[in-house]
Amino acid sequence: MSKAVIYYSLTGNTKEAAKEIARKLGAKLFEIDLAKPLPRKPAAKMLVGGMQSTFGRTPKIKGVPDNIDYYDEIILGTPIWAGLPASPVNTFIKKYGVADRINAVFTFSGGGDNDRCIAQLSKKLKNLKSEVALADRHSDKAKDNKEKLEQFVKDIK
Ligand SMILES: Cc1cc2nc3c(=O)[nH]c(=O)nc-3n(C[C@H](O)[C@H](O)[C@H](O)COP(=O)(O)O)c2cc1C
Repeated sequence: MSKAVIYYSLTGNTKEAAKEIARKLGAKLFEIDLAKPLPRKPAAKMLVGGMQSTFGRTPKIKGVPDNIDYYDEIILGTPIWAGLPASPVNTFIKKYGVADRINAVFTFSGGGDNDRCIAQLSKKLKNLKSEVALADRHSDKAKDNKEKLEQFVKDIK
């Protein structure tokens, strides 16, 4: 079985966890990104990113490895945008034929609820077996991240 941890991260939370998960699993690590970055101004960034997620947009992305078909177990990481997966992750799921090979998901929120995001992903990913909801480093809830992440890694090992 070849495992890959694939993630999108705008401000580094998902990236940090992805690195740790990949290291603990001995999995390959890949970062996907928007081909066209979000606007720089914070308000515009929130608005554009939030709208893209709300409407299930699939903006062009880069960073997906050419040999993506080689990986039969994909662990996917996403920030929560407007209660849902970040838009680059929509693109990855819809356009790269990977949906049935994603068996674990980790999400990061600013402290809000991850349930709606996980519920939406569960509908799209029929082999999803493990998921964990983590909180931004600036949130009070971040204190539980370490323990949750360790349990998540144990579940998928
Ligand atoms: C466009 C946008 C929308 C967001 N929407 C939410 C939200 O609905 N609920 C929430 O708790 N946090 C929300 N956040 C905060 C991020 O989910 C949170 O900061 C997360 O840790 C970011 O992960 P990252 O550092 O890997 O990018 C939003 C952030 C952005 C940029």
